[in-house]
Amino acid sequence: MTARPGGPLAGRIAVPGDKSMSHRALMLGALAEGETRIEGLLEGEDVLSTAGAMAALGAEVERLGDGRWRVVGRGVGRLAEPAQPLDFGNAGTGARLCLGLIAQQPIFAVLVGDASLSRRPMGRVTEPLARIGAHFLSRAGGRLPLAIRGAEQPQPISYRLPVASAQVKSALLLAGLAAEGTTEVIEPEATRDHTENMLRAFGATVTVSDEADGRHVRLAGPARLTAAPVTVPGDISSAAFPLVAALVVPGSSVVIENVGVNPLRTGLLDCLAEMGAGLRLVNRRDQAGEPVADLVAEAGPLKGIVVPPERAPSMIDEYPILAVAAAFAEGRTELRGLGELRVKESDRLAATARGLAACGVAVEEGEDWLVVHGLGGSGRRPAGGARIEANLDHRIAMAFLVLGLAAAAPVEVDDASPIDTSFPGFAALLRGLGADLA
Ligand SMILES: O=C(O)C1=C[C@@H](OP(=O)(O)O)[C@@H](O)[C@H](O)C1
Ligand SMILES: C=C(OP(=O)(O)O)C(=O)O
Repeated sequence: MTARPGGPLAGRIAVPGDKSMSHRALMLGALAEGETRIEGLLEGEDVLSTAGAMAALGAEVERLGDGRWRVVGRGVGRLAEPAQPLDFGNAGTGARLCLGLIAQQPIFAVLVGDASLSRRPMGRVTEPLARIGAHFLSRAGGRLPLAIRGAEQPQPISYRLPVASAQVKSALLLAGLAAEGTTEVIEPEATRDHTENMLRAFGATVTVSDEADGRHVRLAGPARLTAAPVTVPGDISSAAFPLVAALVVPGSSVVIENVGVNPLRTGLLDCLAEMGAGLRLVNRRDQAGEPVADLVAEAGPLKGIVVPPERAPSMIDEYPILAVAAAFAEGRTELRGLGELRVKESDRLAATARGLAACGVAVEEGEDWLVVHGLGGSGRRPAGGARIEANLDHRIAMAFLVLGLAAAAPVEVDDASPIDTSFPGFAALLRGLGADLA
């Protein structure tokens, strides 16, 4: 797919449902007693893999159409043994959270994924889940394909996260639903709390306390979950792409409606505000326990900033597109605390640095940091004119297509198909705003 520089972007759009919440809605639906109705589910490949896995584990999962789904659950600790390997495709969240689900009962399952997911570390969840009582066999380094046998009698554990990861936290809380006693996860830095919020909505007792050594999340087990309706807002991690496009394509003015703005997800908005972006949140409201707003974006000059490492968990998937915004800003932007980017769908730190350099932007890359020397203010813009390898990484593909919309010359992405994992309809939506993407 190629993005060509062109005229201003204008219009009102809505982006697909939040991926994190969509995975969790299907999983909690599968564990709950009764029928869960979901509205606004992301129908991207990652989430469809989770829907398939929940059906293979014995839940009744039905698509009613247009983001509306129903799930009839089996109850905590009552999932069925799947007859075939569970294929999670490109989805780290799906695979890791599902290991927590399977750990609840003594069933056997094999997890497989695509080439990207098969490179990603699973030891971060299998190691604590083994303490809960599950057993694992995997490729070297804890990689997929991986076999799990769930626990005979899950044990409650207290676990301090060695890396800031909502996926690890969530896998442990899900496993802990079937344990007798309190499962505790201590996070040195708060990560997205959709699992905690949704577990409460399904009737579990989850408490959170900020203590000197971090955020303690405690779940009372064993828990029974009762089906509850879920309304999924638009995904801020998807909205990030048309948002930055609107800020960097001169003359643009775009509204993105109904975006989830949970404060543990909005680090990108803080950065863009500090850069001086023409960005406003309007029509703020609460929807099923999660804050939602419309984002109003207008193109204008941006300036370089220093992004502190403690902001990373609240914008972990947004660094590639923030780095693109930084390329159009005046002066240097320093991004710190990026170690986790190396173990995403691709090594996003290396891919971002390589792609920006190929597009004529000066960058410096360290083990866990990146400095982008922006071209704004000099009357220049990134040259573009490059072909970017997506390496099965949707966010790298989308970030460089956005760069191409405002560069001096077109940017081509070798394989745009991974975009369907999180943002089906990305190109059509941007074309609707006037972007030249083909
Ligand atoms: O819990 C989640 O839904 C997610 C957590 C993050 O991963 P980590 O937990 O590995 O940081 C994020 O990168 C991913 O896209 C979704
Ligand atoms: C890292 C991501 O997802 P996952 O870990 O679920 O593959 C992402 O969507 O950017």
